[in-house]
Amino acid sequence: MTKVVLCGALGRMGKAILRLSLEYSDFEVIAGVEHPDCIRVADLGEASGIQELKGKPLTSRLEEVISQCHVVIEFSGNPSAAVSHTKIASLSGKGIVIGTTGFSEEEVQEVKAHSQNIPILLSPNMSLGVNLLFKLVELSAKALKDKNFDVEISEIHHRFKKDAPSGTALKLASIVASAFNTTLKDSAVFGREGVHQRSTQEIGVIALRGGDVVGDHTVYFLGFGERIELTHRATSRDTFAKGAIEASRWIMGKPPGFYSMFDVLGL
Ligand SMILES: NC(=O)C1=CN([C@@H]2O[C@H](COP(=O)(O)OP(=O)(O)OC[C@H]3O[C@@H](n4cnc5c(N)ncnc54)[C@H](OP(=O)(O)O)[C@@H]3O)[C@@H](O)[C@H]2O)C=CC1
Ligand SMILES: O=C(O)C1=N[C@H](C(=O)O)C[C@H](O)C1
Repeated sequence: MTKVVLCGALGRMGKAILRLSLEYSDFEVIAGVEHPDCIRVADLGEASGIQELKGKPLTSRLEEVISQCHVVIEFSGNPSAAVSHTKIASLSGKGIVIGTTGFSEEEVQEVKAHSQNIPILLSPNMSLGVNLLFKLVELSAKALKDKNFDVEISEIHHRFKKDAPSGTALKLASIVASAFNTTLKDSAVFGREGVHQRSTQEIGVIALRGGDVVGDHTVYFLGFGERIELTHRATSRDTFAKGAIEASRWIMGKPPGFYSMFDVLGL
């Protein structure tokens, strides 16, 4: 049995994980952590509207509930809260699975430092399809390096998403950058306007927002006389929720280290 505390429990991803957790006999959310402004009642079942979760605590303080769990799942969508939840997990010796995106490079390094003490899995996208896309993009970028192909990345998400571009788009761009022996800092161009002629080493990244789009990502390899478009479209948040549940079952009992969904999925 894997017992988890879920941070961001009443958010879109939190609720998807709560609902899906009921289908597992060896996985249990034992408590929820939420932003203090979201807590009207301290009962996870009542607050989420899921009867089966009645009697389980909902708190704004991870410290109050962490001792009873094996693993923390982090979907608060708030990078500084995610860093502080990682510190608390590290002090308690619990593994943590982080799905939150929007971290600065310094925040990623801060999270990573705790992987000396505990197992940490950080992934901007927990779907099988996107993780396969990461591999396909790496293969394509390596094959097309120095072959006069331009790379552009587009993503579309629902109107409520706070960070842009998505963590997944940034990861796709960094995969292309490292295949091209460059860095995101030196090559990424986020949106364009005015007079701007593309340079050959640019990796363009553009974010669209609207409606209820769960998450679409396309990587374009644009050549002369041909182009390749690699697209993933998520049509349900359950895809990510299932990945997060599988990741937390996988990480339980693993030695300290910094892991990704490639480790979980065997990719
Ligand atoms: N890795 C993956 O596969 C995926 C990652 N994501 C990422 O997950 C994150 C969450 O997405 P989503 O569920 O749509 O976002 P939501 O805004 O719907 O959910 C986040 C929840 O966490 C709460 N929260 C904010 N601060 C804290 C805190 N300090 N402690 C506990 N809870 C807090 C929010 O409260 P309040 O509203 O009051 O701020 C909200 O209820 C985003 O960063 C998103 O990009 C999303 C899908 C898949
Ligand atoms: O905020 C979302 O919804 C999503 N965020 C993740 C990201 O930023 O990459 C993953 C997914 O596309 C949904």
